[in-house]
Amino acid sequence: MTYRVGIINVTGYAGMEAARLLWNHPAAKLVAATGRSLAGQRLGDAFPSLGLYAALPITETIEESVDVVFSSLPTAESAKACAPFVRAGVKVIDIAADFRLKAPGAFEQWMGGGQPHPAPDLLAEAVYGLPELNRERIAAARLVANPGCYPAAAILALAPAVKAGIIEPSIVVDAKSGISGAGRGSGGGFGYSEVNEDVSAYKIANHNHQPEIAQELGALRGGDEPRVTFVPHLVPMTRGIHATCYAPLARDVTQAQVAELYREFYRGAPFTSVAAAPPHTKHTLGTNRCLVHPVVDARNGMLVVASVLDNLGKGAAGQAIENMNLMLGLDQAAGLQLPAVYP
Ligand SMILES: NC(=O)C1=CN([C@@H]2O[C@H](COP(=O)(O)OP(=O)(O)OC[C@H]3O[C@@H](n4cnc5c(N)ncnc54)[C@H](OP(=O)(O)O)[C@@H]3O)[C@@H](O)[C@H]2O)C=CC1
Ligand SMILES: CC(=O)N[C@@H](CCC(=O)OP(=O)(O)O)C(=O)O
Repeated sequence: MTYRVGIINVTGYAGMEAARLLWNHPAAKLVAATGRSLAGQRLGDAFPSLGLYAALPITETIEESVDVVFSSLPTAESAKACAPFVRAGVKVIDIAADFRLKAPGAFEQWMGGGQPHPAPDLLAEAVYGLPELNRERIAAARLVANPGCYPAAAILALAPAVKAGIIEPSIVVDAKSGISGAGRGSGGGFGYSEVNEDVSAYKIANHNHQPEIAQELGALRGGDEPRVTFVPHLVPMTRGIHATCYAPLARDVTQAQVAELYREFYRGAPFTSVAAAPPHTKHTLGTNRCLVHPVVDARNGMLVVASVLDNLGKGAAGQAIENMNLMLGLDQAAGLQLPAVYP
């Protein structure tokens, strides 16, 4: 059987990447793709990188019958588009941030610009789409909230340590992103001459991914959220997230014990693995992989974990397809086993 897939907003980077990855999927086929500005054009004409989709039209809305929908609309627009599909029995994966934060008022504060959530009942049932933590719940879900790119890297870096209680609940996440994390639609300040050979922090300790990281790490501690200081940076590369995460050790553990704890936690996870050396973003470029590298800083009683992923892969579209596979009862890794683009 081949499942029929629709992408809402194929004109953004995340939607385009979902289309790219779906091309070789053994059990799912892209049959509909929407895009406000390019409706009426063929996907393969509009984006030469997707030229293999020579016949697929970009439409304003999804009219085809579909089994699964990905939404990669801007945050706060996405929930409105997702809701009718969920209610019609279509499996929905929201790549935007609309269904991630569960605390009362969190959507309004961080995403909705003060506006109430357009589908609060669906917000309550949406499952956070990180299979390393929620595999069974994702498989049973009608609606999955795909993680943000920074949270995917940070949560995967820290989950084994938080779950095992080896660190204090006082965490610093220092993360860097490639420019594609800001999307195609990002306005001024992202031109080549401005971002090339430049590094800057932004939204210091005030980014909507901070509550997302705290929420999901808190779920591993019975709902008791750790303190998370999150500082994102923009670096001059196209794709990739590098997160360096720091927390005080709560007890004496050796490097060998922590390495074994992490290997055990990710045993059987098809896309997250423990790297023996500090990983590079390029090791994950174009893939759905995340590499984590925990180090015990015994001199200072700290755990330091470096993690890398592709913001459009495990940080967005690859993760969305992995979630789709689980929701449809397919092999979790179907269509996603790719070596990285290197160098
Ligand atoms: N980029 C990344 O690394 C990641 C992105 N995400 C999330 O995925 C979603 C898409 O991000 P990304 O692909 O980067 O975004 P892009 O900026 O690349 O694309 C967004 C597109 O959305 C369309 N658009 C803008 N406003 C509206 C609107 N009001 N209604 C309908 N369409 C609109 C525009 O297309 P048009 O001109 O055709 O209207 C625009 O090109 C966002 O919610 C983002 O937060 C999640 C994880 C990682
Ligand atoms: C470099 C850059 O600008 N990155 C984006 C993260 C993109 C992402 O993951 O977006 P959502 O969580 O909103 O879906 C940012 O900091 O907002």
